[in-house]
Amino acid sequence: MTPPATDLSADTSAGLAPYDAVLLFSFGGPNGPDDVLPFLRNVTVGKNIPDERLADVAEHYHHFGGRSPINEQNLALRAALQDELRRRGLDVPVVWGNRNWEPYTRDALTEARAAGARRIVALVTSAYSSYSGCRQYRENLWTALDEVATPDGEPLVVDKARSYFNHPGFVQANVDAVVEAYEGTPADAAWPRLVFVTHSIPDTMEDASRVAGASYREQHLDVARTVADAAGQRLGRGVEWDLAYCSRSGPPSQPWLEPDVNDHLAVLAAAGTTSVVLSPIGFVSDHMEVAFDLDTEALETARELGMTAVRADSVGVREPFVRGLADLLLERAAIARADDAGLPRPAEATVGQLPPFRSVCAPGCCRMRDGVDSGRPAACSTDPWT
Ligand SMILES: CC1=C(CCC(=O)O)c2cc3nc(cc4[nH]c(cc5[nH]c(cc1n2)c(C)c5CCC(=O)O)c(CCC(=O)O)c4C)C(CCC(=O)O)=C3C
Ligand SMILES: [Fe+2]
Repeated sequence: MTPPATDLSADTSAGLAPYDAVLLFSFGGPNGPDDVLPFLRNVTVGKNIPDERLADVAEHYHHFGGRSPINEQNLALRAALQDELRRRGLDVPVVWGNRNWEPYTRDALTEARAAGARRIVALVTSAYSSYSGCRQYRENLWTALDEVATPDGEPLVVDKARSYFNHPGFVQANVDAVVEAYEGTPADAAWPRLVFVTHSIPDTMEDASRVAGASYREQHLDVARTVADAAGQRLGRGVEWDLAYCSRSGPPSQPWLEPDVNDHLAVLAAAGTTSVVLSPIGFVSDHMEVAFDLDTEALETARELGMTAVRADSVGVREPFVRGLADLLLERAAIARADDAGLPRPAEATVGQLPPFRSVCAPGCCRMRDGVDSGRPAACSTDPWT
């Protein structure tokens, strides 16, 4: 007699089936000075971003030779993930594609298709959900799927792994990075305050992100609490923490999540704080937002305020993160098998107080604004049109 197949994740022999490729799905960034303007045009098409802000951001890129570090970071992540999967005997190609720059999503899907893939699992390089980290990727995927030639008439199917902000691997890698930053703080500095930093989003996008129990901001607060508690335990001394934001764009009249990290450092300094650790929990690698907004701007602000400031690493290719992504992909495959067979889904690994984010998006998931339908269909959803 066969036992009821409730724990499909225990069936390791099934591996990543039904998936035969992994799409590492990212933002993209310029590779040289000539790429900067066309890249920014891609990012901001249809967006209400003032010209002045765009000129500023172009300068940030030119400050680094017109080249974003994000592409080599994604190549490193792709290699690390491919290695981790092979170590587990999972021999599927990991292809890399971006929303806003080469290689584009359609290039990656075409590559996977040429390698024989029919059903692909997408891993977005955004850990938290909101329009920017969930739906906008799914809209891009819908368009890209339309552009991939399917000569044999067999459609290519792409599923998405859930937003992994509260997956144990992502959280563990952040705890390790924070502990190392505390240990790297000069011995004569005061015990640092921990300032978590993420990308600001418009308040309207924040409101519309509250689709599966917790908003973008609340997801960060949950992760921040878990990371600060675990780091405090490892360090043998409690840490006080806050959540601040960077990289605001949009017109000044439009409210975005606050406080800005620079303003927040000034408030902390005025209240007597002399030492901080900055932890970029909102970002998975040290790309331009981190290299400029934190390492250039916020660290300079701290210096001007007379504070000691150490920036913790983002998760990058840290081992617990890469291992966690492989676990997440196996879990997603087990979910797909359960869904296909009409069986109960396996348990999903989380830490903190929030449930796992959804693996298949529901209608209305992560819109840009509540109640406003973009009119653009999005892949990986029970209803692509809403
Ligand atoms: C939540 C979030 C993340 C974090 C999650 C994640 O990591 O994905 C993120 C990441 C990134 N944002 C990036 C770059 C940019 N984001 C912009 C604009 C915007 N981002 C937004 C949100 C987010 N963005 C929003 C609401 C806008 C306004 C316009 C819009 O609604 O889309 C602009 C336009 C100019 C400006 O206004 O700054 C640029 C150039 C890069 C690449 C960096 C590199 O090149 O290394 C990365 C990884
Ligand atoms: Fe979503």
